[in-house]
Parts: sequence; structure tokens; C-alpha cells
Amino acid sequence: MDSKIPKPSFLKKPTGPLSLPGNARLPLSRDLLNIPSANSTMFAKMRAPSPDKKSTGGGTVNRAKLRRSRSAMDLNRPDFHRPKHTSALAPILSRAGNINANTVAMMASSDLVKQMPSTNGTRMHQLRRSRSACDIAMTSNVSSISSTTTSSSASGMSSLAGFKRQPPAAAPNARTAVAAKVPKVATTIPPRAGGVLSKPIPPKIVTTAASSVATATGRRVAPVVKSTVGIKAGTNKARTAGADAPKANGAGAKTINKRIPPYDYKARFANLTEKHKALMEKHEKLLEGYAGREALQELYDDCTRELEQLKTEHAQLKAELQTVRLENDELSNTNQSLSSNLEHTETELQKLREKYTVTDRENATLRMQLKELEERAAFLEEENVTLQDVNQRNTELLFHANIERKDLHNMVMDLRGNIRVFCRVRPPLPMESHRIECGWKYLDEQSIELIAMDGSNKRMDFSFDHVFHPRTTQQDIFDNVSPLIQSALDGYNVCIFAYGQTGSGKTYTMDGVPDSLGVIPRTVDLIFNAINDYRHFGWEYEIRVTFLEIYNEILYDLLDTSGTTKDLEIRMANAKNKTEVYVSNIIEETVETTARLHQLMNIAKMNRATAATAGNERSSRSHAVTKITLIGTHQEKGETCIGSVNLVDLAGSESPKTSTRMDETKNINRSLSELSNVILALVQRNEHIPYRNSKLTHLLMPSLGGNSKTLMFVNVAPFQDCFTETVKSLRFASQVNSCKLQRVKRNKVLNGSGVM
Ligand SMILES: Nc1ncnc2c1ncn2[C@@H]1O[C@H](COP(=O)(O)OP(=O)(O)OP(=O)(O)O)[C@@H](O)[C@H]1O
Repeated sequence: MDSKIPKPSFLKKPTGPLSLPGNARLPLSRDLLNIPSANSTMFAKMRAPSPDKKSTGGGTVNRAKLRRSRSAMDLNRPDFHRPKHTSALAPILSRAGNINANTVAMMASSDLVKQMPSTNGTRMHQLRRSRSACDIAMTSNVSSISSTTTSSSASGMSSLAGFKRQPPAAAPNARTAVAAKVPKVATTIPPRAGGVLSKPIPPKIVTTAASSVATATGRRVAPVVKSTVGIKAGTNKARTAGADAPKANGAGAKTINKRIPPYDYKARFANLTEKHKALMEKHEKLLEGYAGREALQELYDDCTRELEQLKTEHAQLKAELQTVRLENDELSNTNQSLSSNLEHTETELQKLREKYTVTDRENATLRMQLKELEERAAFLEEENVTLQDVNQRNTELLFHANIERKDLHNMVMDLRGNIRVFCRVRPPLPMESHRIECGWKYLDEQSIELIAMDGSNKRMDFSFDHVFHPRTTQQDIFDNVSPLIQSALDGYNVCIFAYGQTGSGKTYTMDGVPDSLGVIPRTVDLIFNAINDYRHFGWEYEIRVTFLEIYNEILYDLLDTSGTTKDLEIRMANAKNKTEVYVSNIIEETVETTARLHQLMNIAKMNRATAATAGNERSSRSHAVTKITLIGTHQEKGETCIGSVNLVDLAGSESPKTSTRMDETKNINRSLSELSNVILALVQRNEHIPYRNSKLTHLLMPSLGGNSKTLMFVNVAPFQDCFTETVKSLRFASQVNSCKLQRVKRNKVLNGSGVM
């Protein structure tokens, strides 16, 4: 502009510094000051004729309008062709950044700006008002340039002064007028529900200067102004102000029409300041708009991120909600179950309480009963003490009575004889029905008459301690044997043996059969029952057993199942008492129960030698001796009594004529003969008793003579073909029965001093 518009000669450069406030930038002042202030004539000469003027024939007012519109409105248009005479403003706009601070400082020092309050809303209001004033001033300036050059500077100043001093109320009027024409799309960004933006902000939203958005993060968003709309609004406002100013204020119209004299630098400066202010205002709005857009973009990005985050959180929360719902369902089920359990428990608790109440009552009753019982117990205890004394005396009496009973029992046994003979006639077996029987007459319990059925009509009478006919039961037999067993428990040696022809029923009498037990098993039962009763008298018994077999004059241990042959010897037990013997190397087992003793008996029975004979399919071909030793101890009295029972099942005598094993038969018959000799020697009271002539008599020495009680069963078969053997047996038995043995003594051990 400087190059094309010559500087008027009357314009003089101010000599002194321009009275600008603060550090206002000089280049700006210089540029502004260098704008030619030619009068309208000169301006008209220099400017090319306006097309509008050509076409419309309008005056300077239209040109001024056009120029103002171009300067104010078209500056921001991209296709705007900046006229050369406005290039002086370009540095101002292009250096908006620099101008901003300096100009603001300058404006801050000027009276125009100083009147503005510092608050944003009011400031923007004042800015708008200033812009309107600027437009008015600019319009008036242009008008004055285009209309007349005779206006005084005072009027120009006054117009500016009048503008500057325009009351605040005028601005709202102007703005109201502008607002009425400019469609202002202004809104605030709606806050998001719960502090989050619910939807994106429309791109062309214009907010008021005071509008602000509070985000969820609390960040304050700068007011957003749509630049294009702002410009349009500003343009419209300026246009409206320019058009309406003369009409609105008569004084203002007068001022507008006045031109600012070129020398009126103050007015020109004011005018330019207003222009500058308007431009700055636009610039600031643009900046604000730009900042707003950036803020919106940032806000949009933030919101997008937040939205994504919220979506993620929403998905997580949804999953969590699902989990919580499941947990809630589980908890509900658990709660329901617990409630049910609680209800059940409460019901049980109620029942238990009721039970407790009942039990408590019962307990109280029982306590009363307990008290009564305790009193009763105390009374009974006293009685018990008394009874214990009585019992003690009774026990003592019983002990002595038992001794008396033993003595009396022994006396009875002695009266019956030390050796007793029972005769038993066995019945014929079903398989023996073809055999002819002898004639048997049972005269009484002790006498029997045998009649030969061979036609000779021989008759023989025999007497014994007891005669048992074929129908006599095993129990009847044992009832007569049991007193001897009692003697054994009382401390006597007892010997029970069965003598007779083979097949006459010896084994049946001694052992019996499973359905009909004989003497030995019944003796065992009796002994164990008796020792249980004897405990009441203070006696404790120990039972020892041995099972011995004498076969062909050799001793065998029937309990030895090892298969090895041991040398068993009969030895003298006591040098003083030569009748006491024992067997060396024999197994002597202590038994505590009946079952064990029966078990041992079965073992011995299985080990015994048997064979078929003419008279017996399963004949016992040996002498079997079962010895039961009874050791009774009375701890209190310090007494011990030892008794024994020798139960002997002799081998059956056999006629050499019918024997198939002669050596065996000879040994059997010889041992039986030696037994007869010993018994007869005892009967005849011989000095020498040939005990040692056979193993059998040697073994039975303590039981046959001296201190013993002997019972001999003579078993006979009922048949005529056994007549001779039967007569021999009965005669021998009769001889034994007539034997009177010396009175026997009871075995007594006093304090372990030995058997007496
Ligand atoms: N009182 C009785 N009642 C029923 N049967 C009997 C009686 N006595 C013996 N017997 C039967 O007669 C048979 C021969 O008896 P047993 O074997 O006891 O004779 P034994 O004298 O022992 O003969 P051996 O000397 O040959 O051993 C057996 O079958 C036995 O069951």
C-alpha cells in the first residue's frame, strides 16, 4: 500500500513516541499509522471504479459498505482476493500469534478494553459489543471517506468518543438486533448420563463463550465456537450494524457520515484499533473454535476410549453379573438348604429339649432313688459285714464238713472193699442173632446164674459187687462208678479196669460209642464238674493226663505222634514208698478244659493198636492205660491232695485155638495171667506180690495194692460158644471180689512235704 499510495505531504511523522500504553508493539502502530489517510477525493482518484458503481450507480456509501464487507467478511474466505490497499493488515492477521499477546496488552491498557469486566461471559459480551462498535466505526469511517472530506476531526473524535462512551445498554440492543437476524445455533454439550458423554457432539455445534462442558473426568472443555458460523454471524452482525446504525441512533448516523480527517491520528488510531479489535476478536474466536474442535476431538477420542473401556467394563460387568447371578442362585440354594436344615435342626432341638425335660425329671427321680439306694446300700453293707463273718464261719464249717464227708465216703468205700468187681453181660448184636446164648439168670443185683446151653445143663452161680444185665445203660454203669471218681478227687488212687474175653464189651464199657459214652469220658466230665464245685470250698485243681499202651510187653505213648520210638520205662517214684511208680519219657499234658481232654482221648484212641479177632472185628490187641492225675490245692489252709484215676482197657483174652497171631495172644494171655496172680496174691495176703512179672501189673502196682481203690469190670459175652471163656473170667472175678485189701490211706501233702 505504501508503494502505491503516495504519502501526503501534509502528513508528518510524529516526532515523539506514540502514546501507546505499555510495550505495545511499534510495528503494528507503524503499520496502522502508515495506512494512507487520503481524503475521499484522493481515495476516489486512486481506486479503480467499482463494478458496483458502474452497474448500480451507487454512491460512496455502497462502496464503503462493499469495502467493509470485504474487509470484515471476506478476509477469511479462501478465495478472497485481497486488495492491494489492505495488504497492510495482512501482517497483523498473519502474525496473529504475535499480535495476540502484544495487542491484548495494548488493548488492556486502552480505555476501551479497560471497561470490560474480566469474566469470560462478560468479556465475550463486551467483545461482541466492541465488535459491533467497531463495525459501526468502520462503517462510519468508510462512509466518511466516501461521503465528505469536510468533517471535522472533533466530530470524528466525538463520534468515536461517543462510541466509546456508548452505554452498555446500547450493546445489548445492537446484539439483540443482530441476534434477531442471525440464526445462532448455540447449545451446550449435553452432559452424559452418569457423567459420561452419551453421544458424540455434532460437528457444527456452536456454543456460547460461557458454555463449558464438564466431562466425567472433571476436565473442563474450552468453549467451542464454530468458526464459520461465527464469521457469518460476525459478518451479519457487522452488516446489520452497518445498515442499522444510522437508523438506530441519529447521533451515530451523523458521526458515521463524518470523515476522519487525515490529520486526526487519534480518531484514525481509534478507528484502526476498533478494526484491529474486531479482527482480534474474530481471531480469538477462531482460535477458540479451533481449540474447541481440538478439545472436542480429544473429548471424542477420550469418549471413544472411555466408550471402549466402558464396553469392556460392561462385558466384564455382564460376566461378573452372570457369575454373581450364578453365585446368587447357589447362595439361594444354599440358603434354602440351610434354612431347611435349620428348620430340621430346630425341630430336633425342640425334641431334644423335650427329651431333656423328661430326662431331667427322670434324673431327679433317679437321684431320689439313688439316695434311697445309698441308704439301703449302707444298711446292706453293714449286713454284709455281718454276713461275711457268718460266711467265714460257714466256710470253715464247710471245710471241716467236707473233710468229714471224705472220711465217711472213704469208710463206705472201704466197707465195700478196696477192690470191687462189677459184672456186665453185653447184649447180642443184631448181626449175632444166629449165635446161641447161654442161659442167664440174674438172681439179684450181685448174683448171677449161668446155664450151659450145650445140653449138659450145667449151672454156675457167681456173686459180685454188682451185676449189670444186657439192658443196663451206660449211665447206670457210671452212677455206680462215680463214687470212686469222687475218691480220686478226695486224694485217693483209683484204678478201674475192664477184664474179659475179646469181644465181650470192655472197650464199650470203658470208652463207649459216640451215642453212648463209656466210663472214661464220663469220668472226665465228672472231674471237671467236680473241681468247679470244689472251688467254692477253696480248692483249686490241676489236671494232668497220660495215655499209655502196653503191646507185647512194650510201652507206647499214645500221645506221641512224632513216629519215633521212645524208650518208656516204669520207674519207682519214691524210694520210701515202693508202690509209687511213674513212666519215664511219657508225655504228660496238663488240660484245663473238657474239650481238650476229649481231644487227647481221641488222639490216643486213634493211635491204639487194633486188629480183627474171631470174637471182634476191631479187637484191642493191647492194654490201654489212661491216667488222670488230680492235684488239689487249698491255698487258705495250705493243703494239697493228689489223687489219680487209672482207667485201663485190657486187651481181650483169646483162646490159642482161635488166635491167628500167637505171639500177640500169648503176651496178652500172659499179662492177664500175671494180673490174676497179683490179685490172687493180694487176696491171699501173700508177702510177695509179683507186680514186676508183667508191664501191666508193674504199672498198676499203685492202683492194685496199697493205697488205692480198684474197680474191676468183668465183661462177658452172652453166647454159648464163649461159655468156657466166660466161666474162666467169672471165676477169676469172683476170686478178686472175695479179696479183702488193707485199708487205704489218703494221699496228703502238707506244705509240700510230699505224699504221705
Ligand atoms: N453193653 C453193650 N451194649 C451194646 N453193644 C455192646 C455192648 N457191649 C459191647 N457191645 C458191642 O459188642 C462189640 C464188641 O465190643 P467191644 O469191642 O467193646 O469188645 P472188647 O471186649 O473190647 O473186644 P476186644 O477185647 O477184642 O477189644 C462192639 O461192637 C460193641 O459195640
